[in-house]
Amino acid sequence: MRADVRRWLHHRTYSASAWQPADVLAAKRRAGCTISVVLPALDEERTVGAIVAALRTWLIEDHPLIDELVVMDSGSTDRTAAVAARAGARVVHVDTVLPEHGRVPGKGEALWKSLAVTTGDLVVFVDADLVAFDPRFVVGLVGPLLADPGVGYVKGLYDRPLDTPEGLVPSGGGRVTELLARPLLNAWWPELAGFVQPLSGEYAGRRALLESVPFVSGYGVELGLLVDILEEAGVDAMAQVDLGTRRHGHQPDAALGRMAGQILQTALARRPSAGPSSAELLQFLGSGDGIEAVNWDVGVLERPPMRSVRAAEQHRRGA
Ligand SMILES: O=c1ccn([C@@H]2O[C@H](COP(=O)(O)OP(=O)(O)O[C@H]3O[C@H](CO)[C@@H](O)[C@H](O)[C@H]3O)[C@@H](O)[C@H]2O)c(=O)[nH]1
Ligand SMILES: O=C(O)[C@H](O)COP(=O)(O)O
Repeated sequence: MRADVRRWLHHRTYSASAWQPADVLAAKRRAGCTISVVLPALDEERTVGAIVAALRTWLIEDHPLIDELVVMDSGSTDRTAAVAARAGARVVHVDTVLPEHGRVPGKGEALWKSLAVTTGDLVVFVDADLVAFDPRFVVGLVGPLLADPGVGYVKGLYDRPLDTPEGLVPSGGGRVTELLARPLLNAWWPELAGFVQPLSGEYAGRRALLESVPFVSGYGVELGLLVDILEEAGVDAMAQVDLGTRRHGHQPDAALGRMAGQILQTALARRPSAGPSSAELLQFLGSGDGIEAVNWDVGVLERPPMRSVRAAEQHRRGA
């Protein structure tokens, strides 16, 4: 292992069990900061309600750590918005935010737009498809940010069981992570090799830092943030926290292939010396009649740092 990665692992890997909500709440009050929690959600009616309810009960009512709890509805056609609102979240539909910037599909777009509709000094992102969700995830994610002003960005790490037709297997989840993201990061950004779960959807950052980097519209957003925050703030401003175990809804292999395509596009865009690349992905999918070849566009759009959007808006208003 590289000496710098070993040092980083030792210095910047935390455990959520080190923080109790009361201690984190006291640290938050001392720091005088506010916390926004954002759940991006596309058709998550089965899981989003329990996550919102757990956060609301434990971290708004019992320990008032969270100042705003927002579900970014990414265009759901199921009852996600109604379920989330009933459980106590503010629900914002992506199409209502920065409409002059157009409608772009994808998870990263929901996260980018969430910066425009929230105000917390710390922003925590949590996927809305988590099963048996533990609200201590949020306590663990903000812990390092409140404890150390040198930390600007914290990713969750965890064991990843895999739900199979035969039952739950204790490990084996995170297939895109193991087959694409980790080899890519090790090859091109080895300083980031210490991140156990580089694609985790549970992470937190200081608003000022999150607003200073671009957001990739789709599933490349996590890899993009890692690489861009490394560039912007350095690896010592980045940390990870052990959250225990995380279960989520698994996507089929073909969908993971398209996710991998978006992540690859994101990585290639950050390595211009790699030369131009095609954003088309041809998949061979089983159908009733045999195998069907389907072509997908896995190109992604880079959304500019939110602070430049704010500056342009202020300029326009002033002009
Ligand atoms: O267009 C979309 C697609 C997804 N989501 C939401 O984003 C979250 C994560 O999406 P999911 O499809 O469950 O991703 P995973 O298969 O879990 O992928 C992993 O890897 C991705 C790529 O890095 C990350 O974005 C995920 O957070 C991480 O859990 C969920 O709440 C989705 O509802 C949206 O809001 N809009
Ligand atoms: O994070 C990943 O690598 C992908 O979301 C796939 O996860 P899964 O193998 O647990 O479905």
